[in-house]
Amino acid sequence: MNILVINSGSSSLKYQLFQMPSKSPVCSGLAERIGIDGSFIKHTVYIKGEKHITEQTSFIANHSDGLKQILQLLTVGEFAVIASPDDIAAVGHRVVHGGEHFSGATVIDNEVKAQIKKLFSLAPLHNPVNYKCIEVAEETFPSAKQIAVFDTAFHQSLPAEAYRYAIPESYYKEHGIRVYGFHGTSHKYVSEQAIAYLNKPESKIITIHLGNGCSMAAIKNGKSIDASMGFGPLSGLIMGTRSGDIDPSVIFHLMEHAGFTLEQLGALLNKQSGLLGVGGSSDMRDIRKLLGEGNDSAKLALELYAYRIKKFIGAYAAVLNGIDAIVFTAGVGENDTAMRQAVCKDLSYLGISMDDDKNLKYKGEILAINEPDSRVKILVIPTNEEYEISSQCFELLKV
Ligand SMILES: Nc1ncnc2c1ncn2[C@@H]1O[C@H](COP(=O)(O)OP(=O)(O)O)[C@@H](O)[C@H]1O
Ligand SMILES: CC(=O)OP(=O)(O)O
Ligand SMILES: [Mg+2]
Repeated sequence: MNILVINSGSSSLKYQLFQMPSKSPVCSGLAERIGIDGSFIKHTVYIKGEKHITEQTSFIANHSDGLKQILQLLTVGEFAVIASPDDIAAVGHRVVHGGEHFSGATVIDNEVKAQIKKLFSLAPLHNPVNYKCIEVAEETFPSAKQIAVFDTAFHQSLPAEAYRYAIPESYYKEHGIRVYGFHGTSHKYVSEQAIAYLNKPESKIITIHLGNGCSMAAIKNGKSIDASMGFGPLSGLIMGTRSGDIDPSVIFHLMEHAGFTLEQLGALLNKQSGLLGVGGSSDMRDIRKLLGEGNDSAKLALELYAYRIKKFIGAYAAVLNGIDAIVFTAGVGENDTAMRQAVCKDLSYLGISMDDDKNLKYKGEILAINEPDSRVKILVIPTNEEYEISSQCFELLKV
């Protein structure tokens, strides 16, 4: 049985095809820099333990365009892996916002699609593209089951003290206003890897997912007990184009004194802020390049970004009453050694001390980069949301 997983993030589209029940990947790939200059697709096919990589560079205007190009690569040419659409038993979709409705993998029907649509305004960079990808997959693989795995599901274990906002209860009851938390599939996957690595099921772990969207979670004994993203994937850390935490008074001020409309405010905080707004690009690689050229805005963007992560480490150390490990993951967390160094600098009070040489040695496999006498393990763990989604889909299909 083959399960295709489609993971559409805000700046990228990742996919993997798995053969079940062995869970072995047949191919994987990603389309990056969607909607900005230099977009490309990297397609990797696994044949007898060997990787065959093809790269395709052509502008990808949006996620639906990217998915269509990917489906071409899967079905046509030297490294095609699907002979017929009927070869795909199920398509697993990452869907970012599931509200309080979904706590596990769910077969997509019209009702589920309506729920995903209802949450468009709460996750404007994600749910609309997730929805589009579901439609493209339904057209391409009409006989396959379409299954949604929600970013919010893993955080359904948050206690009320972490998920309720201090506004009247009616807003929670009638409007569902609460903390949902996001990137749950990634936080679940890397925290499970960390627990296995530490061999310590009763553990206190802080997971730091730094992609285009960025979030942190406090994980106690394998369960999420706090999350930095809130009602939508906008709060908490500084991200590629999102501001992260900002005093809501700024919104009132801009509406009242600068004539901002809701739409303009949404665009400002979701699409024009973060690394892009402060440093000039949403992509960390560009920010590093700008820094190398002596650009002061890029330097400030990096300082704000690292400082905010540090603040959440302190908060979660308090919430967990101690830390066994902190985990860096996702595009920036896995690849940007200087960011990991900046975050871990001057955290000796919390028992966090990094080995700067080990920090440079990460090569795509789980690695501890702390000093031997560091009380807290610092781990870099490659996330694999697609693997986690395929496993959840397979479990659902078995019942
Ligand atoms: N080698 C690298 N060095 C620094 N940053 C990197 C590197 N590779 C990828 N990134 C950054 O990772 C981010 C994208 O992360 P990713 O997890 O793929 O995002 P998403 O899934 O949210 O679209 C981008 O900011 C990109 O610049
Ligand atoms: C929830 C979220 O921000 O996702 P991504 O990082 O893929 O944009
Ligand atoms: Mg992502």
